[in-house]
Amino acid sequence: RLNTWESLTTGIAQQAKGVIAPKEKTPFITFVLGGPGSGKGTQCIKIVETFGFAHLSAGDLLRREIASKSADGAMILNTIKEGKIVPSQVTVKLIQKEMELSDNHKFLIDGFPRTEENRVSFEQILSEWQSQIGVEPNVVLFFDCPEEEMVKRVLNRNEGRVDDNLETIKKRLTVFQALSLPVINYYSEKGKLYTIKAIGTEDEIFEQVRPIFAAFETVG
Ligand SMILES: Nc1ncnc2c1ncn2[C@@H]1O[C@H](COP(=O)(O)OP(=O)(O)O)[C@@H](O)[C@H]1O
Ligand SMILES: Nc1ccn([C@@H]2O[C@H](COP(=O)(O)OP(=O)(O)O)[C@@H](O)[C@H]2O)c(=O)n1
Ligand SMILES: [Mg+2]
Repeated sequence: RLNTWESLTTGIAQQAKGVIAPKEKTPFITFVLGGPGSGKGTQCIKIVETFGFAHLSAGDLLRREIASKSADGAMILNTIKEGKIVPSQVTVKLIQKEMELSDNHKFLIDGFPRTEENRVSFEQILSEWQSQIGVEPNVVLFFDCPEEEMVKRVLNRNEGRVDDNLETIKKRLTVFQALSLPVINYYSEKGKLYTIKAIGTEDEIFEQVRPIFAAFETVG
């Protein structure tokens, strides 16, 4: 039977790399959610090392657009400075492109979906591949971290980000409460949510993350 995921992705992969690399495996999609500074990116690196996922950070993809001076760059920069959420069509397009170009079938989508609008937009993309994967992610991780700890971490992050200042952090925390928590609650009701107590050392936190993916490895 026609493999829609395969036919969609190999055409682009061939164009980009000049090789035929058919995707044989069904995609496995993990959303990585949590407030700013909750440790999403840090734990994604460990998940990649241990379980071989492709890491797609929505924030990194948006920052790359700013750096490349693309048409949307100025709008994205202003939105990030304000701690607001970039229109879904922009972010979803960037994520979709990365997925299509990837040789991997296991995806960690970090910092997305941050709003119900983000969630629904991505579901529309997945519904085009529905016979393959359905519209739901396989796993949703939620790094649950107290606000004062998140503020402390972000102020110490030192990556030169335009949004890592106290004024923008306060706005981001408000956006997280108002717009991102409903997405987290949605996946909780769907039985997809794995909540991690995101306090302690990086290694201690990873020991909560590890068994979640280890269980999926043994299932296949
Ligand atoms: N468990 C931890 N304890 C203390 N600091 C941490 C921990 N995990 C990550 N950090 C640091 O906190 C900051 C934010 O982490 P990051 O992974 O960028 O979070 P997020 O992607 O959720 O914003 C970084 O400077 C990171 O090195
Ligand atoms: N799905 C997303 C993800 C990030 N963003 C923007 O990018 C900023 C940084 O996102 P990020 O995921 O890199 O931030 P952290 O949670 O890692 O600190 C957000 O505050 C938003 O302004 C967005 O608009 N939509
Ligand atoms: Mg991050």
